[in-house]
Amino acid sequence: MSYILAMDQGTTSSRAIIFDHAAEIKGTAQREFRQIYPQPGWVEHDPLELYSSQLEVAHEALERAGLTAADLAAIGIANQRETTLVWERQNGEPIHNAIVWQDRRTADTCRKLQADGLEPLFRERTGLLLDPYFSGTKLAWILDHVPDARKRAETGELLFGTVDSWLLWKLTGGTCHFTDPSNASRTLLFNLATGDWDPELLRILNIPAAILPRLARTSEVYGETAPGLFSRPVPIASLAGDQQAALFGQGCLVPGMSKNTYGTGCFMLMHTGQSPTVSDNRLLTTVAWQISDRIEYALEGSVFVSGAVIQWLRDGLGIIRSSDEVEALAASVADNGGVYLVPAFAGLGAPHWDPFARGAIIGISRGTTAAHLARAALESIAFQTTELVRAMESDTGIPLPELRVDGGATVNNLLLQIQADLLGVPVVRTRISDTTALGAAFLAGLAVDFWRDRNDLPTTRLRERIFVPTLMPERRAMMLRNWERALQRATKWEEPLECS
Ligand SMILES: Nc1ncnc2c1ncn2[C@@H]1O[C@H](COP(=O)(O)OP(=O)(O)O)[C@@H](O)[C@H]1O
Ligand SMILES: O=P(O)(O)OC[C@H](O)CO
Repeated sequence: MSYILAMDQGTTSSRAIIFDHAAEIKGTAQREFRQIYPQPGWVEHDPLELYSSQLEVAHEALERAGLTAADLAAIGIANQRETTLVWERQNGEPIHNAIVWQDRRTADTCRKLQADGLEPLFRERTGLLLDPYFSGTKLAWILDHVPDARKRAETGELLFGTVDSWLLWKLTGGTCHFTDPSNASRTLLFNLATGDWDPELLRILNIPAAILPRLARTSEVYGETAPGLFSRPVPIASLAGDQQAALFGQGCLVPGMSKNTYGTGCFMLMHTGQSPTVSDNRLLTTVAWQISDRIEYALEGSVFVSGAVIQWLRDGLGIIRSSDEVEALAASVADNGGVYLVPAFAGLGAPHWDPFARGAIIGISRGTTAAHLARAALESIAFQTTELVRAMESDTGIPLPELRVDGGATVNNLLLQIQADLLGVPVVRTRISDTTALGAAFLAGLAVDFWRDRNDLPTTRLRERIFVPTLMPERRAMMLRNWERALQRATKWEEPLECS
C-alpha cells in the first residue's frame, strides 16, 4: 500500500492522480464533462456525470500506473467548491442538476438580502459576502423550485452537499454524509467562530438543518469505498475544497504564505493562522483546513473568469483551435495594441463583487488583430490577479515577496511573464502543476500515517521555474491605469443588460 489516489473534481474536468511517498506522479487520467447553460448566467453540471467521470478516471489512472486498489493506502478528494447538489437519501437520485459556483441565478435574492441589511451579519458569521457565488442561496433556490423539496428536506428525505459530500456519498454506497470545514465555509451557512452550521443563517435562508451533511475534519478516514467499486475497499481520508487543497499542496502551511491557482477562475489564498482575519478590501475569510482540533484560516480573493477566457477565445470566437495556441498568437505582437478585455462573463468576483458586471473590450482600432485580443485576454488574467495581490497586501500589511502559482493555465510562459511584469515581483511555478491533487493526497496521507506529520511531507522540491519582472515601472503603471478605465466600463450596470 505505497500510493495515494487523489481525486480532483474540477469545474471543467475530473482528474485522478496517483502519488507515491516522494510525491512523484505514477499515473494520471482526466476527463472533461458537459457544461450545461440553461439560460444566460446559469451554469449546471449533471451530478451523475461528475461522479461517473471521477470514477472512470480513477480506474484509468490506476491502470496507467499498473496498480490496483490493493496498492492504495487511501483516496483523497479535492473538489470545485460552492457547487450545490441535492439528492434523495433513499436512492441517491439527484433532484436537480448541480448548480455551479459560476451560476448567477440568485443575484436578485442576494440583492434583496442586502437591501434587508443582512450583509454585515453574513459577513461577520461566515467571512463571505452576499453573492450568488456561494452555496446558500443556490440551495434555497432548489428548495423553492423543485416541488415539495423543502417539505421533504425537513423530514430528512433529501440531502444537500457540495461536490465533496456528493462524491463521498456515492463512493461509500450511500453510507457517509459528511463535509469538511474548508467546503462548509463556502456555503454562507457555516459559522467561522463556532466551527458549526449557524442556526440563525439557516433560518434566514429557510434551509432545514436536516438536509445538511455532518461536519468532519479535512483529513480523517470517513469511510471506505463501497464493495464492487474497486478490487478492494479503499479508505477515503480527505475532503478539501480544491483551492485550499492547492494551498496545502504548495506547502503554504504557515501564516503569510500564499498561492494563486489559474484554472477556470483564479483563486489566491493566504494562510493566516488559527484565527480568522477580517478583510477591509472585500476579500473573503475562509477555512484553510482542519487537521487537528484547531481550524486554520485563510484570506481569499476569487476571480471568476481566468482560464475560461481562453476557452472563450477557442469556443466562442474560434481564433485559436486549442488553448495551447494562445501563447504563440499573443506573443506574435509586441504589446496589446491598446486593447483591454474585461472578462466579466459571470459578473466580477473579488474585490468588486458585482454580479451584474458584463464583459467589455475597449481600445479596438482598425489595426486590432486576433493576436491583440489574445494578448488582452492573457493580460486580463494577470490584471485580475494583480488586484487580488494588492488587496491582500493592504489587508495584511505584508508586501508579497513572490507569487507561487499553479493550475492548468500556468503552462503558459507568456502569461506568467506578464504576471511578473504587472506585479513587479517574481512568479514561481511549481514542478507539479497539479498542486490541488497533491494537497488532497497529502491530507489523505496524513490521516492514514502514510506521511507521519507535516514535516514529513515532500514539499521542498516543488520549484520549477521563476519568472522575473522586466517591465519598466512607468509602463506597468500606465497599463494598470488603463485596466482601471476598462473596468469602469464593465461594472456598475444597475440591471443586467436586456436580452430578447
Ligand atoms: N496554454 C494555456 N494558456 C492559457 N490558459 C490555458 C492554457 N491551457 C489551458 N488553459 C486554461 O486552463 C484552464 C484549465 O485549468 P484547470 O486547472 O484544469 O481548471 P479547472 O480545475 O478549473 O477545471 C482552462 O480554462 C483553460 O482555458
Ligand atoms: O474547479 P476550479 O479549479 O476552477 O475551482 C473552482 C473553485 O473551487 C470555485 O470556488
